[in-house]
Amino acid sequence: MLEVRALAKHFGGIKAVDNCSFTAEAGKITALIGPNGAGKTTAFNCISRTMAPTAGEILLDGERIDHLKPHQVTRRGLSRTFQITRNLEDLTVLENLVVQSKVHGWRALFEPAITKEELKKAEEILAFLNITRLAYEETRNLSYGQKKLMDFGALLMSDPKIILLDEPAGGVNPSLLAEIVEHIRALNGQGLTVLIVEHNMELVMSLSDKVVVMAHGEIIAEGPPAMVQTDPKVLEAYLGGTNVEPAHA
Ligand SMILES: Nc1ncnc2c1ncn2[C@@H]1O[C@H](COP(=O)(O)OP(=O)(O)OP(=O)(O)O)[C@@H](O)[C@H]1O
Repeated sequence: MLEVRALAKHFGGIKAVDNCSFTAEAGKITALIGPNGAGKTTAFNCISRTMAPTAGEILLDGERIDHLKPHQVTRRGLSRTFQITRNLEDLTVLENLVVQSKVHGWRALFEPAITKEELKKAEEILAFLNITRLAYEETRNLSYGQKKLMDFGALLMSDPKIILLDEPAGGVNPSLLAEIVEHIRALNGQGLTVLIVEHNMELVMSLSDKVVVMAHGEIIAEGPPAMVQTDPKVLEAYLGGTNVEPAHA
């Protein structure tokens, strides 16, 4: 489904991502993990084309997407969240879902604010996420966790085949985290492919079919959670790192 081949992203002399190759198989949950600064977010940015890679190829269902614009990547079925929620504070939750899902560009200006189809879809998604009660709430009044759920909803508006989740557990309380995990499992159960960047090892190990480990911009291990967890290279990368707990789930 998603294939990353020899991906590189350099910032001057910094090789944030270098010669990275890995796959995320259709219908599976793949986790991309690694110590702080390993290059995970940069890889995500390149895959979703919010950043242009320095080198490498990214294929979605066998077709290259690395030359496309972000909204074109979304149209092909790849949708992502960001580590920091990015939404419009003055709009309601429902409006945010629709606005964030709109294809960016001048044509959007001439479209009606919210079409019937968009409204129906947004309402269905809010119901799925159990936040129908927040539909007409202004985003500024939401808690951080509620905003995360809203972002998750916005992600689903484009009918993605694969979703990239950047630290869904970050800053979220345990009960909301359990809810988010349930949503991820439910969507995956419906056939959605998931690629997730996450520091919460317990979550990674319990949720993923496969774990890809990055360190210093390179892939150092790839395999089932149980195998990766005991890989000496992985343990060394974490223990040698600064801020991340070793993989001890
Ligand atoms: N725009 C940029 N300009 C220069 N260097 C950057 C830029 N973005 C990232 N880097 C560097 O690239 C490296 C990888 O960063 P990245 O944020 O991708 O790591 P990460 O694995 O996502 O880290 P974290 O887990 O802390 O979010 C780091 O050394 C970082 O400082």
